[in-house]
Amino acid sequence: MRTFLKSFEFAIRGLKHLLLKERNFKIQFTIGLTVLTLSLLVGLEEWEFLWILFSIFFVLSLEGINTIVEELLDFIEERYHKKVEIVKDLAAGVVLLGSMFTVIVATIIFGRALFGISRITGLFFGIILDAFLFGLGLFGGGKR
Ligand SMILES: Nc1ncnc2c1ncn2[C@@H]1O[C@H](COP(=O)(O)OP(=O)(O)OP(=O)(O)O)[C@@H](O)[C@H]1O
Repeated sequence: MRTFLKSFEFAIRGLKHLLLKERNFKIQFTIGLTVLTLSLLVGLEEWEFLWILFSIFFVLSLEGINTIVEELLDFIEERYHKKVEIVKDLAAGVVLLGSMFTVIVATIIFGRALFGISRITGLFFGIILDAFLFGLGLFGGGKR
């Protein structure tokens, strides 16, 4: 029977794969580390720091799940398939949704800590930034 420690070793192997081989995960991990460092430097309140920490792990977990979906689908069907396209797009959409949430959390919290703006103004800027992200997705794609 596999010991608990052995399962832990497999999990670490999975994390190493994400960190070394997955471009999007690496980018998000780097952004997460930068935000974490900034959080420590600007002296957030405890609950603010916890929300930032949650957001970082949330997006990284979603990106990890997105990678699992992509790997599975590439294994099952290498060729173009409409269903694969839909499922991969759905998984990517979920990551985008999580990222949009994180952007709002970040503008509310860092807006106050760095620029002294109110939470409602931070929320407003977060929504603007999200709309911008959304627009990038809408106009950046086009036909493949
Ligand atoms: N086999 C396929 N059939 C149909 N559409 C696909 C297929 N593979 C990829 N796509 C389309 O291409 C998009 C990007 O897929 P891809 O697997 O390259 O993901 P990615 O986000 O670019 O990740 P990575 O950079 O890790 O490869 C998908 O969202 C989907 O729309």
